[in-house]
Amino acid sequence: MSEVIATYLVHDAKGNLERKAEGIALGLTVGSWTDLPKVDQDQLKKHKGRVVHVEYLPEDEKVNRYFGEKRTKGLIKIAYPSLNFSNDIPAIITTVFGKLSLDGEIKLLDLQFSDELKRSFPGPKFGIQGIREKTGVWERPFVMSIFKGVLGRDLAFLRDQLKEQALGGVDFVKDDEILFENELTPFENRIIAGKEVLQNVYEQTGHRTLYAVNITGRTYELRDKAKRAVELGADMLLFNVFSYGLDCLQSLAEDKDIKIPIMAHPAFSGALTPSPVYGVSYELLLGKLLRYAGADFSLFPSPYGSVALKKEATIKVAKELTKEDLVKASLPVPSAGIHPGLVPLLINDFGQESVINAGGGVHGHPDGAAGGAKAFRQAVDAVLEGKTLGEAAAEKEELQKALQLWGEK
Ligand SMILES: CSCCC(=O)C(=O)COP(=O)(O)O
Ligand SMILES: [Mg+2]
Repeated sequence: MSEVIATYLVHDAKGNLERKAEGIALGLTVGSWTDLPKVDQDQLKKHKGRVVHVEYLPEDEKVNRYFGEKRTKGLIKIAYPSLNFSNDIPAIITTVFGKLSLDGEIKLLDLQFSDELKRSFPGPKFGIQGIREKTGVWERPFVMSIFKGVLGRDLAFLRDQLKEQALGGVDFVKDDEILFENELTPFENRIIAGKEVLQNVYEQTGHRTLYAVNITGRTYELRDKAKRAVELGADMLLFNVFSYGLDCLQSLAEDKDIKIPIMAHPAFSGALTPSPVYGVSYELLLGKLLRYAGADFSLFPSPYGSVALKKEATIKVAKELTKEDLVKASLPVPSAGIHPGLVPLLINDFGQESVINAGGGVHGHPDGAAGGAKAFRQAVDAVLEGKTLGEAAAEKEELQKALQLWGEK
């Protein structure tokens, strides 16, 4: 039978996790059970949640101290029959972690979808392989930069910044997520101007950079806007998925007319993920669910830089994005506060199937964005050639200047 198995981390005040698990399995499905007449039990059996696993974990002293009492820590796995929900993410997360997310110290760690259920989800339209084919970039991590300081600036400013980043040789440039519809740089004009700039750079250098434009506005406008973007020749879309909801991403990803990759930005997801006792795990939200909903790229904080996550969490996110599954793989984009000195660590952690992404680390370079972008490309080449950054910097001026400014690590 098709089902989804939810794994929860609990810090329970009462201490009987078997009873807690049974309460969840029934409470989120058929309600009471033993009091039901046999005829009702027979009828409702196929809707009943099932406790799959209960495991007691060593107590967490920090958590106990925080609550001022002993908490029983453990893992609980419950199977929910697909019969209870329509095959969409809103129905699934409401079933497995709707009211329950408000009910005490419980965190949703994972959702295991049966293969039958997985087939309801599109996954990325392009995936890593598709992005490689689209760009012709093979056997190295991609490099991306981000427009910075563009609020209140006009299209000429944007064009100039885009040109500099592309001249430096980045594969992708993305809008900053805080750039919305505005009079100075409207969505459609950004696409048109971006195309022209990037075509000129391509003719000049032979390197093609793709631009991810931020699709924003009211939910009901998004699909038409995305289709218009495609008509205008947009390369890719950036989407603040957690401000809208995963289902909005899915509706863009599965639309056959929206034939361009989608990059998911993690804005707002931090409201759900960081607590050790509440919310949703990073790997489920920024990994598995984004991938199933159709993100070709998933941005998340790296273990380094300015907004850092624990390395273990970031590796789990990347694994969920790339491991063998029925849907295509998404590109991990560890981000925030990245500079060229971090490239060896990033490649070591995330491998070639990833994107090295930076805003300040490109624009803050002494030679401007073109210099910053070149320094990143030089750092990537150095790692792939088995050189230290110091060795490569002896021959590459831009990398040398970047290391002088930011150091290594
Ligand atoms: C937290 S991942 C999002 C990365 C992002 O959007 C960004 O603007 C990073 O900029 P930075 O200058 O820190 O590279
Ligand atoms: Mg940003």
